[in-house]
Amino acid sequence: MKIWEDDNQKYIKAMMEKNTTEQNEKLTKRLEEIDFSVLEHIERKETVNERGVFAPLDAVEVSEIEARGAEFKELGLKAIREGKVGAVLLAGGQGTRLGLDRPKGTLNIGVAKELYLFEQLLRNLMDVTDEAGVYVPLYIMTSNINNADTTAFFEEHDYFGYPKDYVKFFVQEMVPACDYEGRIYMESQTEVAMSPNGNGGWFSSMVNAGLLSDIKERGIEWINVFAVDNCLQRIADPMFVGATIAYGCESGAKVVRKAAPDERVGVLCTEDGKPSIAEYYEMTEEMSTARKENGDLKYGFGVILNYLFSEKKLEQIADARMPIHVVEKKIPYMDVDGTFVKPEQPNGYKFETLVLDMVHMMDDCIPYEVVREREFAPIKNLHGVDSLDSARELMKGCGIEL
Ligand SMILES: CC(=O)N[C@H]1[C@@H](OP(=O)(O)OP(=O)(O)OC[C@H]2O[C@@H](n3ccc(=O)[nH]c3=O)[C@H](O)[C@@H]2O)O[C@H](CO)[C@@H](O)[C@@H]1O
Repeated sequence: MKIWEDDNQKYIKAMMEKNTTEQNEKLTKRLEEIDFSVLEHIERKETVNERGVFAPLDAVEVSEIEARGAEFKELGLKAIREGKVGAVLLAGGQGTRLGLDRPKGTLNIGVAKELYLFEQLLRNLMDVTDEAGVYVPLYIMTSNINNADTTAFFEEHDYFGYPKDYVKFFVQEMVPACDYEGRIYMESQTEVAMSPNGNGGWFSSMVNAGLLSDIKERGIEWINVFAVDNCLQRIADPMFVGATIAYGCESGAKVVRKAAPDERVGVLCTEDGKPSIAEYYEMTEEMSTARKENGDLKYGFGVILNYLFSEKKLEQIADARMPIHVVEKKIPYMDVDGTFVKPEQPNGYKFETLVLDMVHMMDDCIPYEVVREREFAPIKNLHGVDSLDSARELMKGCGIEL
């Protein structure tokens, strides 16, 4: 059955009744292009896949990293100088929680002078490229919502001094959003309400954008994926790359020691013997408070969304289906009477794949501990925990002039 023949689909039906023949031709064409299979996941809301048996996984701690620092750094710099390392910036989300109607990376984090989040990230990358003496290819994932603004921003600021040839943008895929009864929302009379498909689709979106040949031509063997919101993010960090190579692992995840048992971060552990990330809402009280003999938390290391993946492995898993997470969100839509609604509260579901699920597809993953105060200043809100305020404090603590 075509989606518009389904009596349950009241928003689509209402538009079709009001539309002119031309409008309906446009709408039907659009509906035929969209994959609505995500709707099947609604009943299993956020319990997409049965989880296996979790067990703690010890991190490679800062003390060990420091002891082997010179070795790791040399290995990492060698890989970077040989052009084997690329980086992917996940920037498909909007800055809505910050009250920004623009890409999050365009946020001015400066105080006395202008300093944009994108700019700071590029500076962090240039710390490495200056030392290595070569540039690292940077791929930036945007979405339909912010691609034009993001690319224009980079042009306007002359790529913040990074060579343009080393920066490539690609757009992530979109999926339809619906209400709690699985009725697809409409954005206008002829457009379905679509939203970015989560940060887990980054590699397949790169492949779809034709960038695999670029990766191969450049000889990239390691890809460092990171989030836009952490202004202290170290990118293509030679020590991290070197450690992953030295341990003979096919992936690595930067982790920080959890600030408290109930800190809302995913923890790196094993699941049925393979590396995995248990999200904070999946952990039982017993799991999150369990302690080792020395008093440390058993599940004590949280991920900061900075991963290193072997490119070869990514290609092997490229066609594997990733779990779909069903997430409650506020979805603006056109109601059946034609009024446009901007909800204050969540009013339906979006469907997302998550980068952290990729970790479970790896045979191994090195949990690489970093010092929170030096590498983790995520900006999720304007004030309070993980905010612009707290990030500014942390940046000052690192000697960054604002
Ligand atoms: C799913 C995931 O990895 N969650 C991590 C994320 O949570 P968090 O809740 O911050 O995850 P977000 O949904 O904000 O996404 C993180 C990053 O992915 C990008 N993005 C998101 C959705 C999308 O469709 N496209 C896209 O590019 C965002 O622009 C951002 O750079 O960071 C925390 C640390 O700060 C980690 O502890 C969480 O494990």
